[in-house]
Amino acid sequence: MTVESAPGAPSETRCGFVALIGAPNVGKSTLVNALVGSKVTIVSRKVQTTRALIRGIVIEDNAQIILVDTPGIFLPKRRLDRAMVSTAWSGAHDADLVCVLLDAKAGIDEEADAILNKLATVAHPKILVLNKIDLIPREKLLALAQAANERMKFEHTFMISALSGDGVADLRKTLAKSVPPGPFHYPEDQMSDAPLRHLAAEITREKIYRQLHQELPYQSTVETDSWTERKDKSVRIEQTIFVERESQRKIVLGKGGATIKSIGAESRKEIAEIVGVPVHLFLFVKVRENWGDDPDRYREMGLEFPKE
Ligand SMILES: Nc1nc2c(ncn2[C@@H]2O[C@H](COP(=O)(O)OP(=O)(O)OP(=O)(O)O)[C@@H](O)[C@H]2O)c(=O)[nH]1
Repeated sequence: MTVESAPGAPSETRCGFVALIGAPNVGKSTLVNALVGSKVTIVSRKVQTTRALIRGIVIEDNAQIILVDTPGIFLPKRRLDRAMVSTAWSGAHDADLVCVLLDAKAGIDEEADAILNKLATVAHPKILVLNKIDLIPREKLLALAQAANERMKFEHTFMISALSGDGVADLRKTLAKSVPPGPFHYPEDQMSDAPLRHLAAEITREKIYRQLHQELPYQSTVETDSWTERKDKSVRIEQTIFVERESQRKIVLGKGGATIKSIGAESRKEIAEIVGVPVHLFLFVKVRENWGDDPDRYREMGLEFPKE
């Protein structure tokens, strides 16, 4: 047996999902960027636009850490919003580890309080991250750490500034040690575009929903089939929209293809804004029967099946 293949040897890989939970503006995107470093990540400037579950992928000490974002935690009114909020929490239930972000300056305000209450139902190991420590004095920070730790058990507490990078390396090391042993989920050559593929599919799905929600509630899902960077730096993306019935396929296509053209144009524009290069988007519509009422399909879409 070589040293490399011995259990526990440095070559043993680890891989896991880390859910980031926190109120809007707590600094999740900034933290993802700080953790991922120079690698491609998705930064959305808009509040609560985050639909993609994968936000970034980090490699550290033979570990692949997949950072799973949660759509903004807010008070849901519409059915889709409720599905999204359940998704945020199901993301936490599915992850190997939950990273709870608090804005150190805001402390345990109403939003943070609601999140901490809800977190009590999540059984997975949790790490507390107090962010924006550059904004408050140390005594206040320690009191906040204590107050949060009294609410529930955290495996670790980190005090960081995602903006300056203070404390981020330690957090990254701990995440790497905390994900379970196993092979990498994403091959290294696909790592950089995996979150983007996912986000691009979510953007198209959002455009379909916006244009057709009355005619087509939930009955579609989108997959990114290919993502090719061209020599001129533009990206060619192919996506398939799956619907339940032929009649829905016709709705998505619209008269003379007008609807799908407009969905494609909107989606292309938004994807291009995010990736920062011209995008050529090709959409296909296929019928995949009888899945609209199947909770597993909802999960595939990244949505929780709403309990009505
Ligand atoms: N001073 C300070 N500001 C920070 C820090 N981290 C993030 N910010 C700022 O806080 C604001 C919100 O940060 P984001 O990373 O966009 O927050 P977010 O949680 O991803 O926001 P949503 O996408 O709305 O959920 C931005 O203006 C950041 O620059 C920090 O450590 N210190």
